[in-house]
Formats: sequence, C-alpha cells, structure tokens
Amino acid sequence: MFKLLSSCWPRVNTEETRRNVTIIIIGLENSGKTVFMETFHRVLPSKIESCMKYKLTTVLLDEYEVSIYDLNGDMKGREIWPNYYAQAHGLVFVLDSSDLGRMQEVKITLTHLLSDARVAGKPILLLANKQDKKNALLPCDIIKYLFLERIVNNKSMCRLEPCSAIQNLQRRDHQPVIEGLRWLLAAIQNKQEELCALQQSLTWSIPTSKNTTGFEERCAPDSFPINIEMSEEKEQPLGQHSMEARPLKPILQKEGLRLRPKKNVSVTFALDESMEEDECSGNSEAQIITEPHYNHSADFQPPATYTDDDDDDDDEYYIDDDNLFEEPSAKKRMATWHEEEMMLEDAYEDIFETCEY
Ligand SMILES: Nc1nc2c(ncn2[C@@H]2O[C@H](COP(=O)(O)OP(=O)(O)OP(=O)(O)O)[C@@H](O)[C@H]2O)c(=O)[nH]1
Ligand SMILES: [Mg+2]
Repeated sequence: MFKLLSSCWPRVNTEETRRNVTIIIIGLENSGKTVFMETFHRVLPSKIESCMKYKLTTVLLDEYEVSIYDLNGDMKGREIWPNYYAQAHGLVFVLDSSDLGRMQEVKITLTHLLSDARVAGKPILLLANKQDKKNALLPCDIIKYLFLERIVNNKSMCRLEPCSAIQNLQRRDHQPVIEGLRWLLAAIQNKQEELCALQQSLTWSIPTSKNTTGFEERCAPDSFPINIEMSEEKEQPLGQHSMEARPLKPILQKEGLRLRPKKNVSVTFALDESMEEDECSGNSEAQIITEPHYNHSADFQPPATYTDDDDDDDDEYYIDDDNLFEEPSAKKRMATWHEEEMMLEDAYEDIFETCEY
C-alpha cells in the first residue's frame, strides 16, 4: 500500500544513537503544510512514504530522526487527525496568516485540538505562514485573534513562528522553519519523560509502515538514548498533574521583553513554573499579561504608548507592560482594518459566549 516515492537516506554511523521522534503537521487546508514538507525534504536528508490518508516524511536533523505525518486539512482530513495524536510527540500547526476570513475557524480548530487529552502537554509549533503576503497578520495580532494565551491552557509549550513557506523555498532561506523545528525537538526532548508516560496511558493505534517503529519502541531506552528513569511520580495517571489548566505567561524568545517594530519575532509561551527568573524579571510584566484583559472592546482599542528608552535612534522599542504584544506596525494595521475587523469582532462575541477560561 505504501509507495516509496524517493529514498535518499544517508548511511549514518550514528544511526543507533539517533533519537526517534514523531510529529504531525496539521492545519486548515491551503495553509501550506505540504510546501513546508517540501522544504524539509529539500534541505534535510529525508525519505518519503505516502498513502491516501497521509504523507510520511522522515528527516534527519541534528541527532534526531524525525517522522513527520503531513495530514490533510480539509474537513474529511481533520476527522482523521485524532488517530495520530497519541503517536505524536509534538505538533506543528500551520496557519495562513493572510486569511483573516478563516481566523475564527483556525481558533476553533486549535481550541478543539489543544483540549484533546492526547495533545495536552505536548509541545506545539505554530507556523504563521504566508508572511510574504501584504495583508498577513503579525505574530502579535495572531496571538490576540486566536486568544493563544488562553487556549494554550495546559502544560504545552507553544512557539509561534512567523514564516513564509514559499519564500523559504524561493530564497533558500530555510532558517526560520528549521529553527522552529529545532525548538520543537528540544521541547520534546525536555518533555520526553512525561510524553512517554502519557503515551503509555493511552492506547491508540496509528497506521505505520514496516520501516517505522511504534511509539513504545521509540520510548524504549534503546531507540531513545536518553536514559529514562520513570519515577513513581511520573508513573502516576496523567490528567490531574500534567493536564491541569494553568495560566500561561508569554515570553518573547531571546528578545526578552524587547521588540523591534519592523521585525517578525518568534513568540514562545511558557508556564509560570518553567520560566526562568530572568525571563520574567520584575514579575510585573507577566502579572499583567495573565490578567483577563482580553475583553471584547479592549482587544481592538488602539494600543497605548510605546517608549524608546534610549536616544540612540536604534528603532527599538520598549513596550509598556500592558501592551506587550503591540507593535507600531500592528497598531497601524489594526487602525486600518475595516470589514475584516467587523467580522472578527462578531467572531469574538461568539467566542466569549462559548469559551470558558
Ligand atoms: N503566498 C504564499 N503562498 C503559499 C505559501 N505557502 C503555501 N502557499 C500556497 O498555498 C497553497 C496551499 O499550499 P499547500 O501546501 O498545498 O497547503 P496544505 O496545507 O498542504 O493544504 P491541504 O493538503 O489541502 O490540507 C499552494 O498554492 C501554495 O503554493 C506562502 O508562504 N506564501
Ligand atoms: Mg497538503
């Protein structure tokens, strides 16, 4: 049934030391998932297998052997996604940043996804694709539109990576998406113990090729050379500890609390307890972020002041505490939304009626 489309797998002496990781790449149809897979296939040593329901690409990146299932995003395809949740160690969710009309659908789909027990606790990389398009939303806008702070309401680590699959392919600048993948792998490794415990507690089957090992094997010390010693605490049934809804504090990866207005930056969400002291120094910023400030009207009010603390004209801004995700460019864009804004305002009303946090 499986058709081997290509095989350019290099012989690696370190094969036995590679860590096997399974990832699913999902998102609405037309968001660009398959183009990303082409990128991975082009720039990384890889092999592809495909069948009617999915395309499996296995790539080598650093010390990892990563099996990535590219699942269709149409309604029929989405019905099949859950079959893969338990198998996946982490998720890539691709969204079309330029498709304002479908942001509500993205939000509902993401909310549904993240509330699934088989997904809870697993790291998720959000690729905010099609940033090459004129009307593409910036990360700060997307965070607001999707209520990301709230829907990533479990122990999941979440990174939002603005990117363009097409531009990546054309310019051969694959850095953002490869770096995003590296982040996901590192986050998976950090969560590995917990993920194994989660997988063992859930029994789901997934179609696998004869070349793909099952999750149990992947979790075995032989195939995942990290020495796993399950403490009694880790072996406790999951659900109370790891899936508990907790407030999240967004942090800006590497940039601290500094934003460059013209630059698209990655944004990582982390749990309170996983934040380092210096990542939320002063605490006041994070405190304000977790306050319930996503009320309907406030979201669309023009952002307040931005202050450039230094006089060096370096075009960087320190952002007021209560506007962490506002950038001047986003501010300008928000001011010019018309029909789309109205539509999304309606969507927000729906969301507030249906979502409990
Ligand atoms: N402008 C632009 N177009 C893109 C980008 N990425 C993908 N596309 C286009 O979006 C369309 C859909 O891309 P696919 O990769 O097939 O989308 P998909 O998410 O795999 O869709 P399904 O398989 O149907 O779920 C194609 O016409 C791509 O050329 C991008 O970064 N910028
Ligand atoms: Mg596709």
